[in-house]
Amino acid sequence: MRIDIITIFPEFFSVLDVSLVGKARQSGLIDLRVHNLRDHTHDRHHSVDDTPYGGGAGMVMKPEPWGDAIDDILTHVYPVADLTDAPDLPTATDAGPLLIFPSPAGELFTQAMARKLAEEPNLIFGCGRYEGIDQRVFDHFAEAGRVRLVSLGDYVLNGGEVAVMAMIEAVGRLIPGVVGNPESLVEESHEDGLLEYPSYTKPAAWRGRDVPPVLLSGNHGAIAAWRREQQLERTARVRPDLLPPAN
Ligand SMILES: Nc1ncccc1[N+](=O)[O-]
Repeated sequence: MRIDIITIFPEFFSVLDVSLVGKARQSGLIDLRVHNLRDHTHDRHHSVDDTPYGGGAGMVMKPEPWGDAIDDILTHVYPVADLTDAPDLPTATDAGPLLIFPSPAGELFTQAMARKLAEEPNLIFGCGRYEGIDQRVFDHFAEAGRVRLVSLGDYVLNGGEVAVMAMIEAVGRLIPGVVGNPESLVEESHEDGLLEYPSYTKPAAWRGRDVPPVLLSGNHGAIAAWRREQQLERTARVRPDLLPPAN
């Protein structure tokens, strides 16, 4: 998978050189490129924002730098020249490039969405700052490809970078080969729609607390049943909204 990130803080993503995503980059499983939005400004101050039409506090990110930055990526990731030379060449995906903008006004990011995004050959993330990005950027690129505003949750961050980091981690770990043991992806919170069961490891007793005896029984049927019951109990207690509708 190729991932492009557009941001005014490219140094923010240097942390993606370590851990799982870092290894995936070194092995070529993920081709991640970070682009500085300011490289696509043309004024002396490299300005990327301006006052909002209609008044109001804060600043809005100007459309021109975003348009140039995204065009530059699309030209390289989706070689338009090739398409005009050989129009039957498929684009990277039939539905065209996927642009994701983190936003508190976006659709909620979920494990199901992470699984869908992990199937994309290319993702382009646009990190907004300030009061957001001029709406016409979303409208313009929605015509050529797919634009999705995605939210991590109902709170406000100062910009999209932290959200993009979280999404890249959630999506990246689902790409085949990134996580050593794919089995470990199966029994996790939200994979089956429920929260995961509690986990234990050695020692069997610790500060007067014993591991639940069923886990030491070797009875795999009883262990599976106990784990399922723990999932349902924990989900009902912490996230009743995730419980399947009572039939
Ligand atoms: N919650 C957010 N606040 C600002 C930017 C992005 C956000 N998000 O959740 O993706």
